[in-house]
Amino acid sequence: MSRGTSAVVIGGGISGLATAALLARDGYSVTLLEKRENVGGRAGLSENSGFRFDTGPSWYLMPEVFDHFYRSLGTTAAEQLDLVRLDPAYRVFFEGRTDPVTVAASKEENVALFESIENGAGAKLERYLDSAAVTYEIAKKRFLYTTFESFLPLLRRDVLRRTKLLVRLLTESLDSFTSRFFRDERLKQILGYPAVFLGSSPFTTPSMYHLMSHLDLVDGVLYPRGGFTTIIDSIAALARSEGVDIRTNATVTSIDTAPTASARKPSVTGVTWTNATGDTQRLTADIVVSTADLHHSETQLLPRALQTYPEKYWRSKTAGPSAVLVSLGVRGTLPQLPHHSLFFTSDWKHNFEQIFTEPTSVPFPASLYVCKPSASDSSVAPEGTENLFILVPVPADVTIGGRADATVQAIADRALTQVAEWADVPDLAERIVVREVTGPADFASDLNAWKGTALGPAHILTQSAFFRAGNVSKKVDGLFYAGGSSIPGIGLPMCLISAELVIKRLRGDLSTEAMPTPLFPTQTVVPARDAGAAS
Ligand SMILES: Cc1cc2nc3c(=O)[nH]c(=O)nc-3n(C[C@H](O)[C@H](O)[C@H](O)COP(=O)(O)OP(=O)(O)OC[C@H]3O[C@@H](n4cnc5c(N)ncnc54)[C@H](O)[C@@H]3O)c2cc1C
Repeated sequence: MSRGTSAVVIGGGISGLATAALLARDGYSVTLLEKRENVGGRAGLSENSGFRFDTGPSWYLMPEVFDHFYRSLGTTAAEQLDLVRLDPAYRVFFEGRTDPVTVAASKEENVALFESIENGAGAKLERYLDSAAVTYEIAKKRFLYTTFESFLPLLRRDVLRRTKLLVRLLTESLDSFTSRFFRDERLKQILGYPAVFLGSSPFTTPSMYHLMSHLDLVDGVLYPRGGFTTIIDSIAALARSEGVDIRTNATVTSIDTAPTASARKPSVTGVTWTNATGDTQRLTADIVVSTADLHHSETQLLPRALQTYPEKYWRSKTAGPSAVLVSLGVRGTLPQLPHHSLFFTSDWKHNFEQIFTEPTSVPFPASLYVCKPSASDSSVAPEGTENLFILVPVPADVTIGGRADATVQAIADRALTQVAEWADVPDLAERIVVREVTGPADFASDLNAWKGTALGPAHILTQSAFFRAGNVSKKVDGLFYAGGSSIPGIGLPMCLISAELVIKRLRGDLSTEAMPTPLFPTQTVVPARDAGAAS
């Protein structure tokens, strides 16, 4: 279906940049508007005293999804990024124990590791990972690259043959599933933790997501040298080379529409936005794709009558966790910590309940995550220092505060003490030379994040696959969505897929598989029209 040729993309995170690049390649004339000074969104960068802090993603998973995206634009991940494989993949510190578990980069070593912890667990891990591999392949082939505009293409032999299994994987929790394989709590925690990548808890996320263990325990964990903003920079450069006009300090204040004589829905006409000096501008376009958090796009940028997902919809939805992020420059070396470390508490279940179940509270001690990219990349910290990033998951609740609030600084202090004690770095606090902290209220004010969530709507069953918000407005013709809050969901690879799903939706492509690469244009370019200052 052809919808004209000019497009405005709202938001310059990975989804906005990727969508803009693909639309431009498809022949649209694209303008991207990003409210912040720099693009990247949640995949942000902070530079301070010679340290380069990635303020968001740090796990490069599903490498073939990145590569497919780059191939759509006529290049490859290998051409665009300097990827290194992390070995070990990560280390796990357990509360009350002095023997952390180090997860290796290969399946064979991880099978041996599990066997060394629990008799018989090696063979069980092999079975678990076989199941994870099959489920991952089905997900990629049938559930991730579809807009769910039609369910017919899903009725394929490989899906139908596994209907019973898929129903069980959707209705049983990840924690219950792993408990059927393993007794040792540490092993169950290692296999349950990937739920957090999906903004969820192993106790509520469907066991379908055990496929995630294929990613970290079999495929291994990669890191783009130079940091995660090299991904953002490469996609922004590709978007520009496809002709995208990227404008920063450009805050969209409304998605504009006009009634159409023939259609029952109004059509999008463009957006109203303000620039750095606060001047109001209008930009007309045939289509608008918003990649800002869906809650913001719908409830703040559209009038109530044109909202597909009004406040009422959000009242019954579960937000993924927010986070207190602590970026640290640390004098000297930290051999106790590899590139990735996880810290798991003994009251694992209660920790998740505190984050997700009302009345929520901030867990302490917390199951938290520490990244030390300077383990693999000398460009992120001055010589003789380490770059450390602590992520403490907390409830999606802006009243916890932001960087300027004592509560958030106290959460950061407690996390530091916990890491120092558990990893046996007693002088950690005294060695800190740079410290930056972010809290839930910052996610809300910096990014317009719903409830200050760091990730988006949690991947519980009722917010996954076809239950997740779709990528097209039901009330406004020509308005589309991409990004972590719509299909397929949270995480950089998912966001890249969401960009492709916009192209599929525009083309009426109902297929469930990734599109052939490179992407061939279907449109003829007509420039977007700047309507100048609004009256
Ligand atoms: C701390 C943290 C750790 C993470 N770890 C990982 C990881 O290890 N691996 C992984 O794959 N993923 C990870 N993620 C998730 C991943 O970063 C996100 O899923 C992804 O970056 C979301 O991209 P997006 O483009 O959908 O949204 P965003 O990055 O939020 O981009 C939306 C953009 O829209 C802009 N915007 C909002 N409102 C407006 C407006 N009115 N006008 C103009 N612009 C607007 C915002 O400023 C923002 O730049 C992590 C996220 C966080 C926060």
